[in-house]
Amino acid sequence: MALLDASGGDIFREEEVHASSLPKYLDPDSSLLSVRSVTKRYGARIGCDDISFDLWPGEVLGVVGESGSGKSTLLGCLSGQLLPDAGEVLFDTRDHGLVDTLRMSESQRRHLARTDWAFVHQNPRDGLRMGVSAGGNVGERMMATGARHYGRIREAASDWLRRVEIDVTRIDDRPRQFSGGMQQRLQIARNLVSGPRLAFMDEPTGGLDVSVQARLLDLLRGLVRDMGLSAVLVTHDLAVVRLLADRLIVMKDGRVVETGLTDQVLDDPQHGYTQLLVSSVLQV
Ligand SMILES: Nc1ncnc2c1ncn2[C@@H]1O[C@H](COP(=O)(O)OP(=O)(O)OP(=O)(O)O)[C@@H](O)[C@H]1O
Repeated sequence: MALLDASGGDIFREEEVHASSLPKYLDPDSSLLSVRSVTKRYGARIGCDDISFDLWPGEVLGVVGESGSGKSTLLGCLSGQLLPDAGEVLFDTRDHGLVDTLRMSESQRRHLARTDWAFVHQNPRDGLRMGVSAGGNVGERMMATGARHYGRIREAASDWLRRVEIDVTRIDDRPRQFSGGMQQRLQIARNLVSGPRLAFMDEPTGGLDVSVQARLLDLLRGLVRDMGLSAVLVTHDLAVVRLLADRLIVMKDGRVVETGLTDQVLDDPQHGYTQLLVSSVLQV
C-alpha cells in the first residue's frame, strides 16, 4: 500500500510559531518534529497552506478548527499519508537526527510508522485488524518491531490490555466483539506497545458517548504523561484539547490563524475566528 497519495494539486505556506508564545524552558534546537511551510492543494482548493511549527518531546499540540479548515489534511501530510505540494516535515530520528520524512524512502517511512510513530484513528476499525484477536492486534505490532518470543509477546499484550482497562480474559476475543470504547482503547494499546515517541491522533474520542469519552480522555492523558509521548491531536472538540493539549494551533481555511498555550488561546482568544469557536462552545 502506498503511504503517499500523490493525487490532487496543492499548495502550502508557512505560519511561524512566535518564540514569544513558547514556554521559555523549551530549547528550539531540540524539537522532535519541525514542520516547515507545508502546503497541500486539491486542484484549486486549499487543503492546508504554508503551515510551520515545532513540537517538542513530551508536548501535545492540539490542532483545532471547524469542519473543512484543513486539520485532517495537515495530519495526513505530517504522518506520510498525503504528499504535500511543498514544505518539509523534519523528524528527530534516533540514528540520524532531524530527517525530512517527505524525502525518505517508503520503506524508511513505514519503519518509522511501526516504531517511533503511532496513528490513532477516529474510527478504531481503521487502526485495528478486525479479524485478529485483541492480543494478536497488540502482538502484531510488537512482531513488526522485531519481537519473536511468543510468551513474552503475550505477556506484553496482556499488560497493555490491563493498561487500557480491557479485561485480560478478553485477550482472545476479536475487536468486533468489543464496544466502541473498548475498540478505541485496543487501538491505543496496539499503537503504544512499541513505545513510540510521536503519536498522530485524529479525533480520538469522536463518535463515542460522553461518559465513554471522559474515561478515554482520562486514560489518554495518563498514558501520554507516563510515556512522555509527544502528540499532534486533531479535533474540533475544544474540551478534548483543554484536557490533553499543551499548546494549540487554530486553523481556518487551511491556514493557521492563532497559536499559543492552550489555556491562553481558550481563555483569551485573540483572533475573531477563535473567539467565535470558543463562544460557540460556551453557548451550547
Ligand atoms: N480528497 C480531497 N479532494 C478534494 N478536496 C479535499 C479532499 N480532502 C479534503 N479536501 C478539501 O480540503 C479542505 C480541508 O479539508 P480537511 O478534511 O483537511 O478539513 P478538516 O478540518 O479535517 O475537516 P473535518 O473536521 O470535517 O474532517 C476542505 O475544503 C476539503 O473540502
